[in-house]
Amino acid sequence: MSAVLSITDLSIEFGPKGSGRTVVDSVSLDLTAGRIQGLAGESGSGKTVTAMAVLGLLPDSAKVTGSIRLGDTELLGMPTRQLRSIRGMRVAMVFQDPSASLHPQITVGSQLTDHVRHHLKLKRREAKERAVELLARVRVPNPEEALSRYPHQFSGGQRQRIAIAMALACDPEVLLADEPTTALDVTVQAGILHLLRDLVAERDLAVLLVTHDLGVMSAVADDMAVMRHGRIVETGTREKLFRDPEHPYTRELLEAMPDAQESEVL
Ligand SMILES: Nc1ncnc2c1ncn2[C@@H]1O[C@H](COP(=O)(O)OP(=O)(O)OP(=O)(O)O)[C@@H](O)[C@H]1O
Repeated sequence: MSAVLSITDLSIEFGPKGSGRTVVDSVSLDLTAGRIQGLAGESGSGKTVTAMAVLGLLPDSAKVTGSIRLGDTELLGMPTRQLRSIRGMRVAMVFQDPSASLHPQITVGSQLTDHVRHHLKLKRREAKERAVELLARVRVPNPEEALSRYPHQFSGGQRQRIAIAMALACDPEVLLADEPTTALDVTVQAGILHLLRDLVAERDLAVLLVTHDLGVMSAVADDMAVMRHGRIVETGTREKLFRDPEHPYTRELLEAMPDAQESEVL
């Protein structure tokens, strides 16, 4: 299977040239359509900055080298204007805190319809239909009525569903999900992960799922990469890594899991 997104030899350094701190060191990862690539590792290991690099969202103080290819297009070094046309359209992102993608003072309906009107050049009525369809798809109850509500009028889990609807609004090929369920309690978390799995299958999405939580990883990832101090120390299918981890750090992480075993796919 060919990769939709290929990260090759990605390195990221912060601080003055020559005396900066390397936070990502020669990372390579391929994302494939219809599969969830997990990226696990302790806090500060470089997971988030890796995902941010894909969308060119790192501050100017970051020195980024290597290659990030979306199909035939090289994203690293691409001018911001051009990158903007890829963000949200071909590569979308959901964050731990859905507020990062939702404006608190604009109704959910306006945010969704503005987004699709702007990117897909839809007429007002078509945009509204699409917004209702998207909210229904992510299982927000009463989607029509939900359009006139503000983000704070929804629960945390519902807000994350709305953020996912925004991310998927333009049918991206790649979804970057950074700790999308970390702020939610366990039952709500399960619902979101279930939804993510369904959407990946249905839309042939290629997903990068960043999480420090191996429980989340074991529930939905097809493939896993384990990151430590900016480097990937082990990669493999979920089954392989959970059943037969090779790197001592992967074993350490697995042993630290509450029930230290692979959970069933939700
Ligand atoms: N803007 C920045 N300037 C300087 N250093 C940064 C910046 N952003 C991130 N870092 C550093 O890069 C390293 C990797 O951070 P990153 O957020 O990717 O870790 P992470 O694995 O996602 O951890 P967490 O799960 O806690 O988010 C950390 O040491 C962090 O302090």
